[in-house]
Amino acid sequence: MAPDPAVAEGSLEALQGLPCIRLTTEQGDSALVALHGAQVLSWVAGGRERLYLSPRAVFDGKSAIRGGIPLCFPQFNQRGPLPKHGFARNLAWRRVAACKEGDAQSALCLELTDRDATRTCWPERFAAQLTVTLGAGSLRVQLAVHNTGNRDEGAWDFTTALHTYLRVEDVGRAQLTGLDGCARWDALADARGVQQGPVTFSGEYDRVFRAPAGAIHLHDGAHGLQITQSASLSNTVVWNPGAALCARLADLPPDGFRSMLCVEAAQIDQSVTLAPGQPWQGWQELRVLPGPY
Ligand SMILES: O=P(O)(O)OC[C@H]1O[C@H](O)[C@H](O)[C@@H](O)[C@@H]1O
Repeated sequence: MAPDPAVAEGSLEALQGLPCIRLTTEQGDSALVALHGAQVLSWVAGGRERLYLSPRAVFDGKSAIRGGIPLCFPQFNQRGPLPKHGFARNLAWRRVAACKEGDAQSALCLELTDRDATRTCWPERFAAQLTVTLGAGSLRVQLAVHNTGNRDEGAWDFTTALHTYLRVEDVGRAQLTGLDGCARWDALADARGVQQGPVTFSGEYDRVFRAPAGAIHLHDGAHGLQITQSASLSNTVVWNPGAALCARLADLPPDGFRSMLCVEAAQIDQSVTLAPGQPWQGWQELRVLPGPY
């Protein structure tokens, strides 16, 4: 049955004063996306919230929102001269027409193009589109980037991450499988290695993996999620602040680290170079695994 157009296009609502668009499916799944940062703030699938949004997140229309799926662009972390994780998560995006694909019931596309606020720190001409596609038990977030400069302007580079905060019952008992054998860099110890077995968490964790060819699975008590990403995003970052760092982050409650696990589809070890007119795209897809898990 064709979805109701009102359902497929989403409806406008506000969260803490920020304009958001809600996507829904006929099965009752939903996603809430803020125009600020084009940030997915909620994904409910099978009656369960799957993303972590901090109860202390700041919704002032300027700051990055702690939780959901922030987009790091055009710089990941502090690997360059721009503000940490770039500026895309701090700016308002605008809605444009979305193309739906596959088994999608509902999709939304938001766009950010260069303007004074971006050119003051990054002179490049660009268009970035973030497409959020909601299916039955699945959420896909795709970033498309285009160098909109003229032919006589130069190529430019960027790094990026879909910085997904997954909600978990207890990070101390959660496991990630699918990274076994992947090369990794431990950002805390500045040490390289190869992952052996499942990834588990007993404190602060911040590692950049070479992304696996297959899926990553999150095992969270009785719940499971399959996480896949495009080959164009060749890194997977896994981050949890642990108790001590969490206590220093004003926009997380002291025990917030227990309920979140970031699994980020990223392109950071090698930046993407786009010549004028050249496009690029990358995506991450989350899919609920049938339970009991
Ligand atoms: O606090 P934020 O600026 O949102 O960054 C949060 C985290 O993002 C990534 O996961 C990085 O690997 C971490 O090193 C960083 O701490």
